[in-house]
Amino acid sequence: MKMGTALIYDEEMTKYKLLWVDPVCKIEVPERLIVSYEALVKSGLADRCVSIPVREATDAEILLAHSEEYLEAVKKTPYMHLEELMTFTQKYGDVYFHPNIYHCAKLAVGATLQLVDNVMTGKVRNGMALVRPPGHHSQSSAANGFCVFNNVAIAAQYAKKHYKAKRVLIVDWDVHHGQGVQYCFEDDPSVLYFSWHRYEHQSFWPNLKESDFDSVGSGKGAGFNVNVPWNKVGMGNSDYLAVFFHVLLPVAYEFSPDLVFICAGFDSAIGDPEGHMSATPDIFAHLTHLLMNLADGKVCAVLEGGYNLTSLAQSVCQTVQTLLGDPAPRPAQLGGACESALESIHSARSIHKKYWSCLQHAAAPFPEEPSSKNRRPAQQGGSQGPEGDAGGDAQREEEKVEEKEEEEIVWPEPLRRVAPSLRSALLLPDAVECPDGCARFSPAHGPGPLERARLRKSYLKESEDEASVTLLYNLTALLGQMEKNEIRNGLALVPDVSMAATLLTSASLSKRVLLVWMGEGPVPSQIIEDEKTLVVHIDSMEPHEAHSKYYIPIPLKKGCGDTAGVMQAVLGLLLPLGYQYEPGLVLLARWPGYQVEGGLWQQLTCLLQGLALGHTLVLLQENETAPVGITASCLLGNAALSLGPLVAPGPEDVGSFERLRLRLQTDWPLLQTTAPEKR
Ligand SMILES: CC(O)(O)NCCCCN
Ligand SMILES: [Zn+2]
Repeated sequence: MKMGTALIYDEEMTKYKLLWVDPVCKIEVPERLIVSYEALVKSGLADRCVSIPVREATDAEILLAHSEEYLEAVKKTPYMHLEELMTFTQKYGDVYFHPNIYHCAKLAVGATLQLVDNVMTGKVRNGMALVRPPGHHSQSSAANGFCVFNNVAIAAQYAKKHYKAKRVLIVDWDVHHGQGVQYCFEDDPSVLYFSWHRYEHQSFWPNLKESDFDSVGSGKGAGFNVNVPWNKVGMGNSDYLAVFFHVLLPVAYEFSPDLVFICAGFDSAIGDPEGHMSATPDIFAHLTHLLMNLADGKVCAVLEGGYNLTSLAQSVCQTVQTLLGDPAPRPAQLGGACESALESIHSARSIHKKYWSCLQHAAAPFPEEPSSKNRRPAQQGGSQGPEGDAGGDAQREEEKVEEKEEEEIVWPEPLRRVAPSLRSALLLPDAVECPDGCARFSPAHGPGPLERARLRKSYLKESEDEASVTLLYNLTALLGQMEKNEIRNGLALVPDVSMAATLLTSASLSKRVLLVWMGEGPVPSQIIEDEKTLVVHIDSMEPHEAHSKYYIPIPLKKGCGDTAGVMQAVLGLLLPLGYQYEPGLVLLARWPGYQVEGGLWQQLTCLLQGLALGHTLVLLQENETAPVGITASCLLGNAALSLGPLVAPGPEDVGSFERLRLRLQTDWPLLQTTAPEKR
């Protein structure tokens, strides 16, 4: 499978700036690109990327999303003197022109198209274009919001035209609504546009009614426009992940794009003067990771906004480092989404339930409340932490946010993400061939007599032969090297999956182990009783009361035969549980003989690597060598194969998922999809 990450940047795009006084536009400065690129160079990330040169977009390419009259008008700007530039600028909103901005705008489009060419022809797997001017606000005949040409909209049209892309997903995590993209694909079912954005009941720029959650696209495009408005500032990591797990990812997997664009604006990060959000730069590593198993990994990230030079540079590095395949960082202490975010999630899910079968069970829209619809005065309500909203606090919070404006908002620098020298080690019977790229694991030295005796006493019946003792010892040695971060992940073929899982959960030094158990079982009771292990058991068992907070059976009528059902469970239950639990080790155990379709198994193996710094250990029954190759491919960092468009999950499964969610969400608030009083 293709590897490699493209980086497209040219300092020419730094050579324009605001030439007059304009408080709105003064934040869009050349230094945005300079600090981002310098951070990539300083961190060594730039050198690990495939450097692709920019080019100018042609007129024909620009006309894929803009009118001729607009292009002709912009063509005149290089010859304008200051007054003419200012007059020309007045025709548009919150944007400025400069004699060199047309040239830079063509380079920004050209850079994006270069990225598409390299990804679609397989020269690289994914990549990032560091460009300015940004694009997502510009419209067919209008510049807007610092944007001149709509880089991503043009690129999506280009991919459809030149690469026959059938379904293109655009994820816009910039803190502003990319209305230009929404307008461009309003009635186009082949382009799914997802955007979250600061909205505050239409009191935040660009103050559009059509930025609200009920703009779903029109005609054939109905359902292919997903807006998640933030009606409060201060949204954080839990809010962002909750939107991915409960709105974007289920829809994206059902849509099954063959290309993914990210309108990668980083004004949604902490410290940004526009966003006033609280999410930390490392969250973009997780957001990127969660998109990398769509479209066989073909992800094109294109810079949009981001005006705090510190959080911008850190966020760009987090994104590129993830595209390169480095281990994801430990997610910050996650709670549930705040009440306002839950209202937005609930609104988006309920308005889209009739378009997307993955949302068919979403709670019905709550009755139209006069307050939620009319435009309240701009209330920069402070953030509501996961502890929920308290009227008075919001007011005080807001003062805090305001006064914080004077002092610089600070946050911890993201921790270094160290990729172990050895990525994937496999414990295989000698007869089983070790796939390319992986190392056959053999510990530095074997077990001594005492170790043998202990293992035999604890885990084996006396009769067991020496080979079993050696295998158990090797398993603990592999685990040890993973937990010392000398090895990232591993796969073991074992004679007894239950025994291996029992050994590993007790031998692990991690405070928390996530055990994902696929298939009948039973899961050894010793593991279930052990507080430090969270067991998520996916199988066709009959729905029954969860034994405890740490043993969660997810019943699937047809077991893993129902791909849509399993993905529903993975995205909406398993991943939120895993992220909130924040394990130091992830075990993925497959019951002997349990049938899991290859693509599904790959999705699971890849997605789980976003947890525990990528320390994933897969356990298979030793005579089951068929999945070894596809599992190793994912452990090595290759993208999971695309599942294709998903159909509706079985209704009985959907029912049991919802009952499970309702029962668990008190203990696991990241499972919540609706605001408390609206349940
Ligand atoms: C690219 C962008 O979304 O960051 N532009 C924001 C423009 C804000 C104007 N008030
Ligand atoms: Zn923005």
